[in-house]
Amino acid sequence: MTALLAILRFSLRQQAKRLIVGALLLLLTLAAGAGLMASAGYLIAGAGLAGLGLIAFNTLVPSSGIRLFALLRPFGRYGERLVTHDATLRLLSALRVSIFRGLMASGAKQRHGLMLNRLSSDVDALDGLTIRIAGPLAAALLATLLAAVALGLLSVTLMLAILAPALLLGLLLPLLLGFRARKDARRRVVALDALRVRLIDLDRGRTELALAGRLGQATSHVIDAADRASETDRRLARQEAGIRFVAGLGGQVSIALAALAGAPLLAQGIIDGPLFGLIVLGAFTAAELGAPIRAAALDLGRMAVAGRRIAPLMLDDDRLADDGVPKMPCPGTTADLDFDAVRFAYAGDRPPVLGGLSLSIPEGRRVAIIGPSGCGKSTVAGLASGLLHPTEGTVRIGGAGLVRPGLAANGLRVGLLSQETRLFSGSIADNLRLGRPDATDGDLMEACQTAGFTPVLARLEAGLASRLGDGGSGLSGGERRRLALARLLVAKPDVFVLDEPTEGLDEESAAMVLAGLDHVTRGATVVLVTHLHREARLADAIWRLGPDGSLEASAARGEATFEALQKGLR
Ligand SMILES: Nc1ncnc2c1ncn2[C@@H]1O[C@H](COP(=O)(O)OP(=O)(O)OP(=O)(O)O)[C@@H](O)[C@H]1O
Repeated sequence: MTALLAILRFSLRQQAKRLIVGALLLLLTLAAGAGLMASAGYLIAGAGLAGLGLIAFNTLVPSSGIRLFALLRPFGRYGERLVTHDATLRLLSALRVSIFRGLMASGAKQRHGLMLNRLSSDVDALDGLTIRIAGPLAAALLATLLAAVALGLLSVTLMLAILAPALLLGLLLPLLLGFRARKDARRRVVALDALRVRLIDLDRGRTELALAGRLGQATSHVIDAADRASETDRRLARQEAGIRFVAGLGGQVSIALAALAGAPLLAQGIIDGPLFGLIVLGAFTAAELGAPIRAAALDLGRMAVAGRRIAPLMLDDDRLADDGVPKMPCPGTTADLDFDAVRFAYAGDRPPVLGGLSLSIPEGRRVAIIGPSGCGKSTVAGLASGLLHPTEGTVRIGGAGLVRPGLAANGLRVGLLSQETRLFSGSIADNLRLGRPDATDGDLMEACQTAGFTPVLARLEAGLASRLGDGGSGLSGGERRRLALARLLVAKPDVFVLDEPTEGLDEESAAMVLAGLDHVTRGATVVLVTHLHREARLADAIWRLGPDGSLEASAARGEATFEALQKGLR
């Protein structure tokens, strides 16, 4: 609940005006609905009594009321939907920005695809928190207060007779039942998560599973998760039926009690017959005040799970305000890269990968970092590019810390080329402009030329406008790496972090990528993580990390030990 309150506070900070207007429009809609029903009751009772010749009755007033309320209700509903949906869409986008920026700030360890996928569905689950729970609850309470005042002026007994069952059975009990169902809602979320994971494993690993004879077992795991999800669905459906029944009962009890409490007032002449009809039919709408909340009550559990997972990742407004970072480096700033007593552990309970590493790469130097597998080379690359944050110590580029991945506080920029090439669906030009949206087509072509991507472009009918599929599909591994290199060249970073940039490429593709890299990184600061002889040839110096992540040996090109260090590479 604390997490949901934090998200509500965030929502109010972001969209207070729209949410308040939405709640007021909902109040208008509810009031128009009640007015419509009450006017109908007034008209039916009055006309009936007049027909029996018992009273003289002017039908003009209630029929005008009916027309007015019948007009107000759809307008109120339409306006409320317009305003609250607009607010919700704006809120969701602000929430996503806040969460994803929070994730960036929290380090790479939390950013695996499955978590991002789960986060997206969690954010979607929260879309009803303001428009389906908080707004309707505020409107219902306000409407109840107004009804309590109006009815209380007439008779406190009548007020209690109508509002108590409506509030208890129409609002409070459904909310309690929704709260009680949160365990099932949580189980459903867990089952759906498991289903998603197992389906992905089954889809991606079907070849391996088939060869190992485990396809049947993996399929039955998927079916198990689907069964668990549908079992919780069934239970939630049963509880929803319970909520509907209780609410329906609330409406009927309100009507019956309104008639019972109204009869003595009628007998005493405090109210007349038509007013009695108005009160009895109007009482029916009292239970309808909680209708929007009842519909969302069962989602409370799902929202609570989503809120608990999302709230800790949200970045508050103060931390969001990093726009003061200069877009260009201050003149004269040199792009030195410094690690000062950097300790890093992937989690608090894991031993540190780096135990206090200090190193300094002056501007224009290309340093290859080598060492045994698992000693922390890629971790150094992650820290240098700002994707990871030191647990202790500092990483500085040109004397300033990194304010977000790829950017130091003084405007110097870091570019990363790794063995995993991330491309996006969209055109080749879109992919190339990722780091510099204002690059011209000429810049893009020049970068493609240097990266050895021009022959690939020449084969594509639409050239730079050719579209890539999901994740950059449609290109071979070597072509993807050359495109990623061209993208790095377009971005023109001040510091290059290269993490095994030609791993997995054939000799020909690797040679093209390395030639391009050699060309563009001349005079730039370079951290090159490698196992490969062909990559280390780019470096002016080789530094070897020991198994504990400490700097074990180093040599500059020309020194005798440089060759010895190179010999240890593949
Ligand atoms: N995201 C992660 N979460 C937890 N531990 C991790 C994570 N990434 C790496 N590690 C661990 O940190 C240690 C250093 O990993 P790192 O990838 O930096 O080593 P490396 O020297 O680059 O290895 P390789 O040469 O095999 O690529 C390893 O023990 C690894 O298991």
